[in-house]
Amino acid sequence: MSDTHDTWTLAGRTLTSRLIIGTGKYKDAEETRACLAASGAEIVTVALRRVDLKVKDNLLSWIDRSRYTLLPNTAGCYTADDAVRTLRLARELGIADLVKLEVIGDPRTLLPDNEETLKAAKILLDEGFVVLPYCTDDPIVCRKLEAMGCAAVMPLAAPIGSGLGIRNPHNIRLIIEQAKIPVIVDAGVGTASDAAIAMELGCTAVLMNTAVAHAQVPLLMAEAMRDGIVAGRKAFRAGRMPTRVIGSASSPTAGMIE
Ligand SMILES: CC(=O)[C@@H](O)[C@H](O)COP(=O)(O)O
Repeated sequence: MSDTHDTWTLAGRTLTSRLIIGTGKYKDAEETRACLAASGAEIVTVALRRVDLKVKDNLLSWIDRSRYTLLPNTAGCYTADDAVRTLRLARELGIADLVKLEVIGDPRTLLPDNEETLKAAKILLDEGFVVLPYCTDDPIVCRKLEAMGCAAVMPLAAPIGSGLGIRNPHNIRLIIEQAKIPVIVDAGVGTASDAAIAMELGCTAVLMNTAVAHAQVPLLMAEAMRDGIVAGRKAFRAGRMPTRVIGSASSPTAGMIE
C-alpha cells in the first residue's frame, strides 16, 4: 500500500515525513546537513539560545530554509518569561511563528515544568504564535494545552537525552485517545524501535535529536529512524493482530494427513 497519501497536517502545512529532527550535538555542519537529509524530515528544530547570532557561520545558517520548515525551540529556558522572551526575539528576527515551547523544570532531569509551560503557552497564543508545547506524558496537561489552542501536544517519551524510549505507553495511549490535534512524542527516544513503538501506539509524529546525533554512526541512525517511523506507522494503519496467550497453528488443520 502506498504511503504517498498518508500525510498529516500541522498548522495548515501538509507533511509527509513524521519525523521532526533536532540540530544539536552534531560534530559539524556537514554531519548536521547529512543527517537532516537522511532522516527525511521536513521540519527541523533549532535551540534558539544555542545559536550564536554574532557569528555568521552559525547553526541557523547551516539549514536550508527552502527545504525545511524551521521550528525554533526554547531549550535552556527555565521560566515562562524566559521562553516568551526568547520566542519574541525569534519573531523579531523573522525566524518563525511556529514554535516549540520547552520550559525545563530542573537541570538534572530536564523534565518539563508544566505550570510554566501552560503560563507561557497562554501568552504566546494570545500573541498569535502557533505553539507546539513539550510537556510530561500527562493526559490532563495535554488536554489543557489543547483546550488553550496549541497546534499539537508533545509529551515526552523519557527525559531529554536519556535514550530510554517510551517509559509510559499507557499514558501516551490515553493522550492519543482524547486528542483532536497531532500528538508528537518528543524526547527520550533511543533507537529506531522506540520510534516505531510511538507510531504503533498511534502518535502522529516523533521529535528527536540525541538518538541520531549521539549514535555511533549518526547518518545510519538517521536512516534507521526514518525507516522505523515509516514501519511503525504502517503497522499502526495495518492494525495489530489480536494477541493470545496460547498457540494457534499457522497452517490449516482441516484435511491434515492422519
Ligand atoms: C531538539 C529538542 O528540541 C530537544 O530538546 C528534544 O526534546 C529532543 O530530545 P532528545 O534529544 O532526547 O531526542
